[in-house]
Parts: sequence; structure tokens; C-alpha cells
Amino acid sequence: MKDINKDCVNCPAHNINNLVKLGVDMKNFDFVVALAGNPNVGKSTVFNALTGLKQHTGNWPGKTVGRAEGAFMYNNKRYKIVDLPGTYSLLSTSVDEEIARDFILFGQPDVTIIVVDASTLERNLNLTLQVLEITDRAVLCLNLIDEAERHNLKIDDRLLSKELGIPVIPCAARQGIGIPELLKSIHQVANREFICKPYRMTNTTKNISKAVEDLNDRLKKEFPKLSNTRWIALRLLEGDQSIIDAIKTGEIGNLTIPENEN
Ligand SMILES: Nc1nc2c(ncn2[C@@H]2O[C@H](COP(=O)(O)OP(=O)(O)OP(=O)(O)O)[C@@H](O)[C@H]2O)c(=O)[nH]1
Ligand SMILES: [Mg+2]
Repeated sequence: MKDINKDCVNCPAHNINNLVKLGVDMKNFDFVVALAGNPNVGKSTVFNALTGLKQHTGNWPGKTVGRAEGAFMYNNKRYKIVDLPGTYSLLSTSVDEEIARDFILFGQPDVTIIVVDASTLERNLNLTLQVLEITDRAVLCLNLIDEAERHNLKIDDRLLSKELGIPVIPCAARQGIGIPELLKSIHQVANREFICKPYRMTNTTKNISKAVEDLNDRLKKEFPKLSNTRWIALRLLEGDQSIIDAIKTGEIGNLTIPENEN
């Protein structure tokens, strides 16, 4: 009897009650969700599972080359979801990586799903920690868990969730495993039923903090609509030439994605 219930909870018919794949129907959405992650970790596979669309997937990096958008409805809330090119770092400079970086930083998503490859978790944590520096609302999709298991890797997802301060959901997106749990977490984080406490590095000295605060104030005054000005202030202190140029030309102000485009 117990097994029958378990099968019922995991069967597609049960999930259909909660998830409606809306394809490209992005009207009147309540929340914007971004898919961030290293190349080739299954972001588009998750996107397709949630929207019913058919974004290009395959086993090599660099397939998604622009922003793809779709929608789904879950528990009567409408979500617009944005699939992004893979990126190793928010400091990356290739054109595709910049598209991902700009949306994660300035697109003001309500929830960022960080998709990671469970079989190469450590490498993926670099981007994860960078994303957690700039957002209070994120969910970690611990994807390719089947591959990790095949390599006899066991990940303590509950401990990882505790340490990162965000929900961690083991998934095998290609097989649809973990998608119901992922949806539930996206919903809880978007609706503030789950309050994230993202892991933040705290090794900044007083002088640096003061310089960041000063620059942050000036940036906010100059570009009132720009999000993540603290991140920009840090890059300025590091001497990041592309950011310095974007400020000099005023181009940085264009990175804010207007609300009606969301
Ligand atoms: N075994 C296994 N394969 C998966 C899983 N999720 C995705 N894949 C496969 O992994 C490959 C990469 O998936 P994509 O969805 O294209 O990855 P992506 O992150 O969008 O890749 P880029 O757009 O190139 O950054 C595809 O061959 C998928 O079928 C999973 O959970 N398990
Ligand atoms: Mg992709």
C-alpha cells in the first residue's frame, strides 16, 4: 500500500495537477525565474521540462547562445522562466557568458535556479557562491544525480542546503526526477514561504568595506535603476576594465532590463 502511494506521488498524472506547461504564453506572470549554471549541466533540459518547449540540448557545452524565454503555471501562480547560456563565472567576458551574467545581475529575477552537475560539484560551486553573493532568493538544482550515483558519489544534499542557506534539490532532469520537488522549492522561495540565508564570504577589511559603501552610494545616485551596485563597486575596486568603460560611457545604465520587458 505504501509503495502504491509513493508511485502515485511521483507519477506524471499527479504532477500535472500542479504544473501547467505554458510554452511561450508569458502573459501576466507573477514571477521571473532565471536558470544559471556552468555550461552543459542541464539548464535547457530543466527549462524544457517546466515549459514544454524544445530548447536545443545535447552533450557538449555552449549550445544555448541567447536568452530563451518560456512560462509555466504552478499552484495558480504564473512564472516566466529564462534559459541562459552556460557560464563559469560572473566575471566572464565571452559574449554568451555576458548575456547570462547581465541577466543574472541586472534582470532582477525573483528566483535564480542554479543548476549544477552533481558529478563535478566542486567545480560548479565557484559560480554558485558568486550568484549567492548577489541574490537572496535562489534554489540549487543538484542535477545529473544519476551520473554522480553511477560514479559512486554520494552528496549530503541536506548538509549542503544548510551550508549554502538555500534549498538543494537532487534531480535527474532528463528523466524528470526531482522536478516536482524543484517546482515546490521555486514556489516556496518566490512566495517567501522559504527564506534563504545565502552563504556569504566575510573576509572584507574595514577599509575595503568603506570604499565599497562610498562607491555604492555614488553608483546608486548616478544609476538609480541599476541593481547590484555593490557588485559593480567591487569590480571597480579590482580595476575591471570592462566595467570601468561601461560606466564611463554610461552603457552600464542600459543593462537594467526595463520592467515591461520582463
Ligand atoms: N544523465 C543525465 N543527463 C542529463 C540530465 N540532465 C540533462 N542531461 C543531458 O545533459 C546534456 C546537457 O543538457 P543541456 O540541457 O543541453 O545543458 P545546458 O546546461 O543547457 O547546456 P548549455 O546550454 O550548453 O550550457 C544533454 O545531453 C542532456 O540530455 C540528467 O539529469 N542526467
Ligand atoms: Mg542550454
